[in-house]
Amino acid sequence: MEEGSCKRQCEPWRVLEFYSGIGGMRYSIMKAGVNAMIVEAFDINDVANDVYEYNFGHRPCQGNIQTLSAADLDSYRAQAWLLSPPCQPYTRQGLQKGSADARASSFLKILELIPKSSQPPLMIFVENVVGFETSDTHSIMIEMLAKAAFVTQEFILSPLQFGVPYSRPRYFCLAKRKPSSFQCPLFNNQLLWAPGPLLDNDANNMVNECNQPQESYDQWLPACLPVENFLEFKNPTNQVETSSSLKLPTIVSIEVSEGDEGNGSDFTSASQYFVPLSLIKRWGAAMDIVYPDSKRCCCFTKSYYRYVKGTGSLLATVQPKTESKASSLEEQHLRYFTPREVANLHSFPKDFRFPPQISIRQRYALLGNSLSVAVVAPLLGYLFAEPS
Ligand SMILES: C[S@@+](CC[C@H](N)C(=O)[O-])C[C@H]1O[C@@H](n2cnc3c(N)ncnc32)[C@H](O)[C@@H]1O
Repeated sequence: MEEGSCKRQCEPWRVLEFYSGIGGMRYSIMKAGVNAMIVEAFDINDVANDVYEYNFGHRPCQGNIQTLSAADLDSYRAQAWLLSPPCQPYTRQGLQKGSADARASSFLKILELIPKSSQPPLMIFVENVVGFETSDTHSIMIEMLAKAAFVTQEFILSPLQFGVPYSRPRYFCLAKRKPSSFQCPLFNNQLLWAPGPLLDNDANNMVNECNQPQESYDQWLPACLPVENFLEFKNPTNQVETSSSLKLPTIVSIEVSEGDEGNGSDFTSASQYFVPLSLIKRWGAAMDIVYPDSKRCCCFTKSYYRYVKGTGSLLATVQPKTESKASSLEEQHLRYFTPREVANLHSFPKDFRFPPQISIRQRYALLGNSLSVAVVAPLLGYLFAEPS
């Protein structure tokens, strides 16, 4: 019998979650419906660990992943490793130092443990930013995985390809140790740009579609839900306004009433989400503004709310008759998406909560580091599936 096949039928897969943050990987494996248990999670950030513990009732192992030994990992008898290492060494905004960046070292150290382990994993899943696939860390990873008898399939996918109006393309590596194999071995050792093999289609028809880098995601937009579906508070003045008849938005209708704090809302005061006029005047031209009926918003980074330029979209709470600059930004009463709304766009479940002591900035920072469950769940479903 193939190694692991009885485990799959009789017991849940034993999974380690490295760089666990607020648990995006854990939510994704739950959403995928994989029969799996997270036997341990690891993260150095105590604020992230507070959030993780609050939601899952288990505090991740707090410390530097770099200090883990092969014997430590063997003790968990895990069959799968899920890893979302720091992305700063590979981001376009960063210095792109790759493996020369100290923040890359813990990931390389973990990979080095694979051949030293007496029980290496059968499956590995890695998430990172676009740019990782051309880094030297990527070359080292692929070489190490090949040496350890893993076959890989790689993807660059965005939530826009899964009906979510959210542009967040990310790199993913799925690896299975031989003799385990993928459901569509046709895509072994390839980088794919479309979710073809994750869908229940004939693989041969998907080859061309998947192998082409996406020049634009526009073709996916018609199938996306509008941004409105992800808002915790619908716009008070969502009706069309002309600038001459423009009223102030009814701010009171997006305030939480007393006692609503526990319902998952992150609103403590509506006013803190409106973008100050001084910022609109200074940075208005550089802001990405979306409307409730928009089918796309920009990636929320960990600096959202601290900076307005390039950190994520802002929502117009007063929708102009035409979406032209004729209606000035000031009249559109721009507000930030709330942390709950960012979590919705990350497809986190409704019962996900932040502990009350976590500040708004910390919430955005943690969410900005996290991932799209809508994308990762089908990838994990595909990774854990056995070929029929
Ligand atoms: C890209 S985020 C991953 C977030 C996670 N996937 C989620 O859903 O929230 C990287 C995480 O790795 C943690 N981290 C970075 N370097 C680490 C290290 N050397 N040891 C342990 N954790 C580390 C950070 O605290 C951060 O939470």
